Amino acid sequence: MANRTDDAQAELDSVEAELEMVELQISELLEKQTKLNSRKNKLLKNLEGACSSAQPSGSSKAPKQAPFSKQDLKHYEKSDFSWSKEVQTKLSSVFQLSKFRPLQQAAINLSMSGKDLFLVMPTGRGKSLCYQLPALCSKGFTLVIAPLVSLMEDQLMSLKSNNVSAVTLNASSTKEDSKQVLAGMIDTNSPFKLLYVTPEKVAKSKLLMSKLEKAYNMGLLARIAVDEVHCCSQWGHDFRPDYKLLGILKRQFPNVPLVGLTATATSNVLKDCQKILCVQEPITLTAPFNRPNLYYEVCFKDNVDCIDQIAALIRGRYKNQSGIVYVFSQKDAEVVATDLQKKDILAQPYHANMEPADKSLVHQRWSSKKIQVVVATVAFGMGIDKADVRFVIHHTISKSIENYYQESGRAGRDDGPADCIVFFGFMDIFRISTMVVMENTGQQKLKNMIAYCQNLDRCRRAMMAIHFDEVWNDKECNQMCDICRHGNDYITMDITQHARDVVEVVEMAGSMDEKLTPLKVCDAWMGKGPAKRRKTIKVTSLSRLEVESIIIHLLLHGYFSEDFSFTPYTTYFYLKLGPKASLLKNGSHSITMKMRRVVSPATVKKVSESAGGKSSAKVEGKRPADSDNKKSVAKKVKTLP
Ligand SMILES: Nc1ncnc2c1ncn2[C@H]1C[C@H](O)[C@@H](COP(=O)(O)OP(=O)(O)OP(=O)(O)O)O1
Repeated sequence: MANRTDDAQAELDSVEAELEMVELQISELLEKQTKLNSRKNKLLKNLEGACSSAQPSGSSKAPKQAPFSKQDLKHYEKSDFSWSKEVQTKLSSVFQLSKFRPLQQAAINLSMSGKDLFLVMPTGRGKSLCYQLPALCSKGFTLVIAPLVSLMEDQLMSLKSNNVSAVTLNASSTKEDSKQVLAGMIDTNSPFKLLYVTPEKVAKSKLLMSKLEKAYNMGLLARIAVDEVHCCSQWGHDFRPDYKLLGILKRQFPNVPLVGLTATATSNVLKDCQKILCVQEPITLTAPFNRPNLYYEVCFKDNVDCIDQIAALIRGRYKNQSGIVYVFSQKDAEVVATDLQKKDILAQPYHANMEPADKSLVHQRWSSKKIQVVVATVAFGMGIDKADVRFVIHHTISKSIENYYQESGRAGRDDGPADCIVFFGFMDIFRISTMVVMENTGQQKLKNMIAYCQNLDRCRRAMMAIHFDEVWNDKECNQMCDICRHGNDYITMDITQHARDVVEVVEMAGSMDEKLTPLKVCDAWMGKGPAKRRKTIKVTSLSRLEVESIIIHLLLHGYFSEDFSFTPYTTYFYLKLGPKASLLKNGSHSITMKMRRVVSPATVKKVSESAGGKSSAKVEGKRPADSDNKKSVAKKVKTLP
């Protein structure tokens, strides 16, 4: 007995020593990654510099601007500019705000100094103030380009509540309104300080352009703000063709400072926007993408119980708190809202196909807390500025990490704790995949989102950081994602033989001239489906969730790939062998993947209780305080993988 204990102790010591080594290697690798990323960013910046100086439109006579340094930033963060006093006074008297958030003051000072500027700041951090405040402290008016009329109306409403005079010109403006606005543009008394227009208006209205030209010559066009500037670029996540034509503004009015605002744009997207908008050497201010008050979590979606799980969360963890449930389609919005209503939750749908009046009614009811939840498609997004959104639940994954970041970013705009939860379901992957089939980079972006959800060992913020070209230290997460909070709940599994077996299923179907959807592959591998197929297949004993997870892993890593088939009514997704499938013929090739550990009922209880101890969204109180909620967390932990 003593001998066995000694052996176990020795083995434990050796495992611990090995673990220590591994941890050391990981920290060395992370350090190396940080250094390489920073070198990469420097090289990219140098390249960007080289590209822009090579552009024919770049003025060869203009002296090359030195890169914007930390020192420069410090200078622009000061409050000793000639306009600083007025800016500070209006911050409190008009906007009723006591202090600036990070980068706001620098952005305002740069803009007031006449510099062109790109401002990349997470959703809800206060980009609008960075052009609205300068507008109030300058002669004339600021032209604001915004992508949606509803977005403009929300902005106008909020400016009106602060007694700021702002107007809009869009397709639904009456003749009389348009006449007044056009006259106001060239009135030296400037009856309004902000003029909101759509990009279409700039592209199509000669009358508007001629008035802008007059205003420019009179020194009344103070500034141009391009909201959601990433819409200029096809590489951005929300390209809008009319944004492509906005280069006319800088070409016609070169001396007017331009500020482009976005929450999500990589350096390549910004480079593209710079070219499209004909801005010579903009200064880019990028606020860290991190929203420290948001807790990120992924739950595995069980189609049968998903609504129960969501309802349990809303009635328990988020009792009496406002939130959004994002869904895939207009039909889902209606169905999920009805299902939640049946569970006594005050929920209403919102999607693009509703009458404008109905949409604004839902928005208003939600803003005034008459309903608790909006069940929405992505149509409910831009311009939603409710401060106290405590949860954003994705009933279906987003089509990209950029989209997810933007949608989940509607939570916690008041800086209070809020939760962002995605329900990750196998079948949803293929619904979205067929939806983005026409987009150039659609499949790759979706795969990044799937990898974010499938991930079991990396901080969720680290996965996002890669997309925003940011160097990230996992410790900064502060246990504000499920991985950092409950980590190490997985085992590493050798799936080589499983991969060979499931690849054989698809291969065999192919040899019979049959195409299989992912669902059919699961069924066939688990021994369901036609008898002729069952006879030839090596049926797996893995659980449904393990089967799905392995198929996703093989798709993400190129052992399977997508095979789309189009009919006049729909697009089908089939699985075919991917470029790496042939590697499995090689006896020495192996594949491992991480699987969530199956835990005993006792552990389930422990975990569900400890999850309750660390609430994110609920400022005071425990997370799954009610029994409904305990069940949901326990369920999630039990689920594989
Ligand atoms: N300095 C500040 N202090 C406190 N609140 C602020 C400050 N600046 C802005 N806010 C508030 C005003 C709004 O309610 C909220 C979001 O501002 P807003 O300008 O709409 O965000 P945004 O434009 O960055 O988000 P989005 O990307 O969603 O459009 O933050």
